[in-house]
Amino acid sequence: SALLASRRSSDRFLFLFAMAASVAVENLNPKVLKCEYAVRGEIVIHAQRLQQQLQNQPGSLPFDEILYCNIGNPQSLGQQPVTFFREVLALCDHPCLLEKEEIKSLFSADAISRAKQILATIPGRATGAYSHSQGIKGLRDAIAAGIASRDGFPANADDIFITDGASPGVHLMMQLLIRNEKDGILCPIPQYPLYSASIALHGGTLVPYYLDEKTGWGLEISDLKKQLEDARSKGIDVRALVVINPGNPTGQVLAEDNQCDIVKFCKNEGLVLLADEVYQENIYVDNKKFNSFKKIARSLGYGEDDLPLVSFQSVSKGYYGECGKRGGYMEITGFSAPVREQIYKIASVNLCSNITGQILASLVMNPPKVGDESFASYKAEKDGILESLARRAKALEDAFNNLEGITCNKAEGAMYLFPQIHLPQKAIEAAKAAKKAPDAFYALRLLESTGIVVVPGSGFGQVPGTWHIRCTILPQEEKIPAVITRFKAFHEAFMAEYRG
Ligand SMILES: Cc1ncc(COP(=O)(O)O)c(CN[C@@H]2CONC2=O)c1O
Repeated sequence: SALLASRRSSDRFLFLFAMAASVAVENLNPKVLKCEYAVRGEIVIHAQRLQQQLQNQPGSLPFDEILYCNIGNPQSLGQQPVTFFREVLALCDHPCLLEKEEIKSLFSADAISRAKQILATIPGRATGAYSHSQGIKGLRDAIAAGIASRDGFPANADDIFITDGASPGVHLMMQLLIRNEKDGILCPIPQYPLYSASIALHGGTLVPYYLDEKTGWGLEISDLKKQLEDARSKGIDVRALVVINPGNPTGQVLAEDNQCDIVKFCKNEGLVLLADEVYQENIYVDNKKFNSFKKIARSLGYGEDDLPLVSFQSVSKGYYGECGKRGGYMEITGFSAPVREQIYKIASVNLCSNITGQILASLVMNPPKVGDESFASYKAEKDGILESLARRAKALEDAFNNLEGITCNKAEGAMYLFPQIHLPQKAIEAAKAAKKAPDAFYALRLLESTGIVVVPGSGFGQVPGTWHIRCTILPQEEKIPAVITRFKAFHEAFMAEYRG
């Protein structure tokens, strides 16, 4: 019986080994292997290891905490959620509260009425039920009303697909448009790597157009045209143009005339315009304001038949920063009914987006108005957050520009600074010896010296031979001086070490 048992255990081991070998990196989907997403890449993984070390061995590193400046995740760094939004969410998720008399002393009158209004649009008032695959109709009505109020042009609830953040909407559109590697998507360089990752996952080709650092990350139509024609000459069928406005990682806000040129370019070249507008509420300079591409297109007289346009919004950014609630939408216009049916079909495969995110998406597009009980407190919270973000952006921008070997464009919007690090040749050689991109080498040294986590510019793309890092403006305001002091000390020591 012992022999039998050992035979069984060895057979089992062999079987498991055989099974284990049946799934190996070598035999995974090559599109998955090709996909990269630097925002949570090697630097962040190393930071998490160091964080564990700090917990296990306090005092073992030259800093006492990790400062995550790699991801636009405001509430992970102490930003508070907007009270009104959370009151409405709480009441919608536990409707029996609305029957209690004491509710009036705990929640604002307009949050109570908004919750009742929202629940009335949800079949059975059941936030735990699947909804329509585009999202609850009443919430899409509210989002469409918010878009119309923002732009001054009509919006239609049937054009709205409420999504679990903007990311799934981007993936859905890449899935829809990309047939094979001969299909190309024009993307800005530097770009937010959701786009390069999604194009890789769907087996398409990223066709780059370079933002011009010297002109504050301006977008030249002539460069767009050159890249488009170059791609077409190589047999690439360019399907769409991605614009991120305000920009991530670059922080620029497009000028209105530039936006007009982009819309005309897409119409004339037969391109779908994918307008990523998740930072539409994050504008920090007085000389720029947000114009949606929907508004620009309609202002130019372009209607449904002129331009296929997808506009992406999210509850993760702005002053709300509700990244973990996974809310957002895509507004699709200018597609034929049969194409819309295909978009609906893909959306329906995932049944629906989460209801909390849906409610929040409707709230950020319809916040309290003047005269509402919550308006004053809502506006104080909103202005407080945005004004603080603007101050933090300016403080970090100035600090970077005051350091030898660093130049940094203004963050007009979004949540990031993208300084260029003019690395000495010796540092570039040291990086090569370490088999790392120079900006990744720099970012790793920064992390190990200060605990500050940034993302190397190579994770977003950059003009060859230039090196950048992306740093968020999100550490709480009282921590910004410490971030600057630590960064300055590291950078000066690094430059002294590698000065040629
Ligand atoms: C330009 C842009 N589009 C879409 C998204 C996706 O957001 P949601 O799926 O949460 O709606 C992000 C997230 N920003 C990432 C996440 O944090 N830092 C970043 O660069 C983004 O920056």
